[in-house]
Parts: sequence; C-alpha cells; structure tokens
Amino acid sequence: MATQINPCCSSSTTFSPSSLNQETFFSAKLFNFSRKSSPSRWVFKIHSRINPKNQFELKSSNGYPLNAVSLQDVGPNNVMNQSHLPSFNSLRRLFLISCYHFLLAFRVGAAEKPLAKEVVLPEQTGSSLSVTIVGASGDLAKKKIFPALFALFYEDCLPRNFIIFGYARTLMTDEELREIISRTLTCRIDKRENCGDKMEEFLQRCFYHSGQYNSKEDFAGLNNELKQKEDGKSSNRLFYLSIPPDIFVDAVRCASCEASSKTGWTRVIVEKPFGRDLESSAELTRSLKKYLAEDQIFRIDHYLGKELVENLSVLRFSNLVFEPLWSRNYIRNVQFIFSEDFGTEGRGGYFDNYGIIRDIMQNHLLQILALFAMETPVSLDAEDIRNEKVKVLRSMKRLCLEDVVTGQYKGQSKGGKSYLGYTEDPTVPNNSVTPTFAAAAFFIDNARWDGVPFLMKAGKALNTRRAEIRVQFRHVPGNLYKRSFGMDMDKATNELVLRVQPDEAIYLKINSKVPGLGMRLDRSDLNLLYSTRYPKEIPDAYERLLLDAIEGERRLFIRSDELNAAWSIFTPLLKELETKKIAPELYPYGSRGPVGAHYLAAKYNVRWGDTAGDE
Ligand SMILES: NC(=O)C1=CN([C@@H]2O[C@H](COP(=O)(O)OP(=O)(O)OC[C@H]3O[C@@H](n4cnc5c(N)ncnc54)[C@H](OP(=O)(O)O)[C@@H]3O)[C@@H](O)[C@H]2O)C=CC1
Ligand SMILES: O=C1O[C@H](COP(=O)(O)O)[C@@H](O)[C@H](O)[C@H]1O
Repeated sequence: MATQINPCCSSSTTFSPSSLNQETFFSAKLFNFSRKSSPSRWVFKIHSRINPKNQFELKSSNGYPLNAVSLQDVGPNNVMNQSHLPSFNSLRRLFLISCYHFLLAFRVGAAEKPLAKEVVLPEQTGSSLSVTIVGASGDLAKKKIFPALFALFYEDCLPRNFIIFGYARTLMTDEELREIISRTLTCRIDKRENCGDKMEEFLQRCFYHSGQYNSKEDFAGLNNELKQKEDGKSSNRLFYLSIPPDIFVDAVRCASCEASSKTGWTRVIVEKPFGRDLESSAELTRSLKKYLAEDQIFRIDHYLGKELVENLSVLRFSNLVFEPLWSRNYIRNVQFIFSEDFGTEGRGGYFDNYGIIRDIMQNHLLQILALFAMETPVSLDAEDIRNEKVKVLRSMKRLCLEDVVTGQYKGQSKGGKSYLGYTEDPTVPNNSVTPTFAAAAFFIDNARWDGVPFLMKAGKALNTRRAEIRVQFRHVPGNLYKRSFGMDMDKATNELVLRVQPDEAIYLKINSKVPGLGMRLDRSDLNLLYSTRYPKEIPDAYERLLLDAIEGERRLFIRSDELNAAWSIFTPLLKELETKKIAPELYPYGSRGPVGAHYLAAKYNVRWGDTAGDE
C-alpha cells in the first residue's frame, strides 16, 4: 500500500517535533522580533501554521513542516542580505531544538497533561491570512486561482481566519464576484459531497475591491477593507498578480506602499511571462526588488506544480534502478514534448508578443529539463534544489539557429469543420511570423551529460494534447537477440516515459519474450497508470503552488538567478529569429507539426518517441 502524506491532514495533537513546529514557539512569544516599519516596508513576523479548526498542521509540498518561515524583507532600502539567512536559521533551529527538548522533558511522566502554558494555540493568536487576487476579473483568476483556493478550502488546507479579495478595475460588487466564482467553478471538487454547502461558506469569505493598478489611493482603500475584515488580528497577506506583465511593477509598488501587512508576512505570486529576454527580465527583477526582497517574490511556473513533475525527482533519487543510469553512459537522448490540440483562441494578443519559445520552452520545458538533469541536491530544501538547477542551466550551451525549427499553424477544414489559421485570429497581425511551434536541440556541457541531445518540441493546434518526458536509453552492446529486431536497433531501445498529462503515467518500454514455444520478442510496457494505481483525483498544480506560497515553501518557485540563466540560453536565438524575421514552416491545424522537426532530430540520430507508432 502507498504511504500517503496528506499535506493538510497530519494531526498536530501528538507531541512531536513536527507538531511542535517553529511557529508555535514563535507565536508563543518565546521569541519576539519586531522591526520599525516605514510606509513602504514589508514587515515580517512569524505566525502559527496550525489550522485551528481541525488542529491540522499545514504542510508544504515537501511533506514536512518547513525549516523556515520566510525571513521577510524589511523595506525597499533595507533588503535583508540573503547571506544572513543561514546563520539566522541555524540559530533559530538551535533555539527550537532546545525548546523542544525542554518541553519534552516537561512532558515526561505527564503524558496526559495539556500542553505547556507558554505554547499558545492559533485560536489564541488569531492570526489571519488574506489572499488578494490582483486581476480578479481575468481569465486565469476564474479558470485556475479561485477554483484552486476553493479546493484548498474544501480540503481544510486554509487557516480558519482567511479571506480572499478580488481586485481589478472592473466595477463589481462582492455578490457579483461570488456569482462569477460559483459560475466558473471548474475544480476537481465540484462533484464532491457537500460541494454546494462548502461553496457557500467559501463565497462568504470572498470580497471585491475595484481600483486601478497604478493608484496608491485605490490600494489604500483595499488596505482599509482588508484591515476591517481582518478584524484586528495579525495578518499575513498574499498577493497574486494575475494581470498582464506590463503592469506588474505598478501593482507591486502600490500594494507594497499601501497594502502590505504591518503585522505579518507579505508575499507576492508573480505570473509569467517574466520579461521577454535577458534584459527585460533583469529589469523586471530589479524593479520588483525595489519593493520586495527576493524571498517575498514567488515566480510561479505551474508546470512545477504538476504531479508527474513532482514525481520526477522521487523516481530518480529514491529508486536505485534509475539513478545509476542517469547519465551519458546509458542515456542516448531525452525528449520534452508539449502539444495542444487548440490554437491561441482568445489569447492571440498576448501570444503574438511572445511566441511558443517564450510561452512554453523557456519556462515550463526548461524547468523540467533542469530538474531532470541536475545533480543530487544536498537536501530537499528549496535553496539546495534551486542551486542545483541553476548549475545545470548555466552549463547549457546557448541555443543556436541551426538547432531550432519553428512553425506556425495554418487554417484547415476537417470533418466538415473549419479551423482558423494563426494569422486569421483577429488579434494577430496578418503578417505575423511568431512561431506557434518550435523544436530545439540542447546540450549540457558537463561530465554527466556531455554529447547527449536534449530535445524539446512544443506546439499549439496539433493533433493531440499531451505533455511528456521521454528518456531513450542506449542500445544493448552485443545484444544476443539482435536478430529478432531486424535492422532497426532503435526498436530494441528501452524508453522511459513520464506522461505529465493527460492520463498521468510512468511507463518503461522493455523487450520481452512472447510466451510460447520458440523465441519471439515483443515490446511491452511496465506501466504505472495513475488512474488505476491511485484512483483519488490529483490536485491541480495551482493548488499545490498556492499552498506552498502560503507556507513559504519556495522549492517550486523560480529564483531570479535561475531566471537569468534560463534567459541566457534563449535570448541570442530569440533576437536572431526576430531580427532576421525567420519565416516559420506552416503546418495544418490539427496535424503533427512541421516536418522540419524530424530532420532536426535525425541530425542527432534521434527519433521522436511520440511518433514511433507504437504509442
Ligand atoms: N490565462 C491563462 O491561461 C494563463 C495566464 N498566465 C498569465 O497570468 C496573467 C493573467 O492572465 P489572464 O487572466 O489570462 O489575463 P487577462 O488578459 O484576462 O487579464 C487579467 C485582468 O487584468 C486586467 N487587464 C487586462 N488588460 C489590461 C491592460 N492592458 N491594462 C490594465 N489592466 C488590464 C483586466 O481586468 P480589469 O479590466 O477588470 O482591470 C483583466 O481581467 C498574465 O500575466 C498571463 O500571462 C499564465 C499562464 C496561463
Ligand atoms: O503557461 C501556459 O500554459 C498553458 C498550458 O497549461 P496546461 O496546464 O493546460 O498544460 C498554455 O495553454 C498557455 O499558452 C501557456 O501560457
């Protein structure tokens, strides 16, 4: 049977280091930090993470209580140096361990006694969590953020005192926002027991404030409403920037000056795109850091919150059968494939300014590649993992034009239905050369991966919707059974596939004997199909990531040096594509994409795994 660690449901009534978590101590006022605040400062304080309603302890995606609640920046001119963190954390850890041992001693022989008087439970501390969705009238908020928050609420993962504010320019009442949320609920919970009742409870915690994104007055108004709803409790505030990128900085400036928490932490989730290239991304980071410290910024890449992507490291680092094979010695090539069976419908305006390389490759696929190829991190701590990801990104060769193929979908009539081509979208210029498809070959210049092609392929309006990682292993040297494979030795290659979506699965293609007399070989799969093995629904990536941001767990968010390293790989190529106005190869809507992708793979002696025909 699988051992399940439910992030929201580990009882904290048992006396253990995990239940006696750091924040209980901090809220017990055994430790008291306070800093002077200026109007634009983001003050920090540490609060309990225990969900009082169920006495549950919130847990991040790491599955254990955090070793640290973020040390918050204390102001734009006083950004706390990251290098101070370890010493502070180790001191704090030492302090907590001493406290734990002290309390443990206190409980010897007094197992039935209530908790020591100093340990104040969250009901008594009464801190609150306020989540503000900036851009609440938009597509992402409706489609993903509200449903994810509702799912967390339904699963009892949110603290008792939490409220949600929608913020946008559109004029709307609280009731109208609630109506939109309930109408557009697309989460996995909607068929569950009591969904209606829980939804009612949830909606009563949702409010709306209308304002401009660059108006300090409007954010001051939001602050007043937040304070009123927080009802004098100390508050932690999370802002989710679900707005177009050109207004990120305005919104952060106004929120930090007027609506940051004076009594708890303040964090900001920033949606992609994080710039268009190395320079604009660095400029965005610089501007955000005028108002926020790095550890208050949660750059979200929702692919990192997907179940299979989370499992990638588990698979590799906790199974002896995989880790020794994870190198150029055994792996011939690795493929990262993303395809969608719909075009840019409705998002053409945004997309035309970015294209598929920035929209999918530079972030989602590259993040997965980094996780795949990194060295073993020192621990599961966010900084240890992100350090390894940065190293691998910095070891990658810059992408060059010869290793890239671009495509753009054209209109197509199929089965009596006609599908518009990309440039026929009214929000896209007629002469656009923005790629809606790209394939690329990457190389990592390090000892582990020298010479191994890492291929990526991403496209819209293709024949299928899928995202997967494919690892093709080398041929078996001197294969005794090679006669059974004919001339095509590729057929004999083992392939490990992690299907991220749809129908999450991990399968390994192996060669085996067909039962019976004689010797016939067959390609079979050792198959872990999630829907069969784990019938419980899989949480949406946004649920995991929102919970992590609330918990201060940064492992699945992008650090600024990772971002720089990622942009360094792509920026020269993107500039060349744009200055030379390279025309993409046209492919019909609903097809497998440009044939150029096959030539690119063939150049490196690779065959795309998703077109092998035995899928
Ligand atoms: N939608 C998606 O599937 C995904 C989106 N993202 C990112 O998330 C963020 C939000 O996306 P999405 O919800 O689709 O965006 P929208 O275009 O729906 O914008 C969100 C809200 O921002 C306001 N807004 C839109 N355009 C402008 C403008 N030019 N000036 C000022 N305000 C504007 C509108 O609210 P109002 O007019 O009421 O102020 C709108 O409701 C973006 O950064 C996007 O790149 C990332 C991944 C997927
Ligand atoms: O970030 C983005 O992701 C979506 C695909 O996300 P998925 O979770 O549905 O696979 C993509 O459609 C969009 O263009 C891109 O901006």
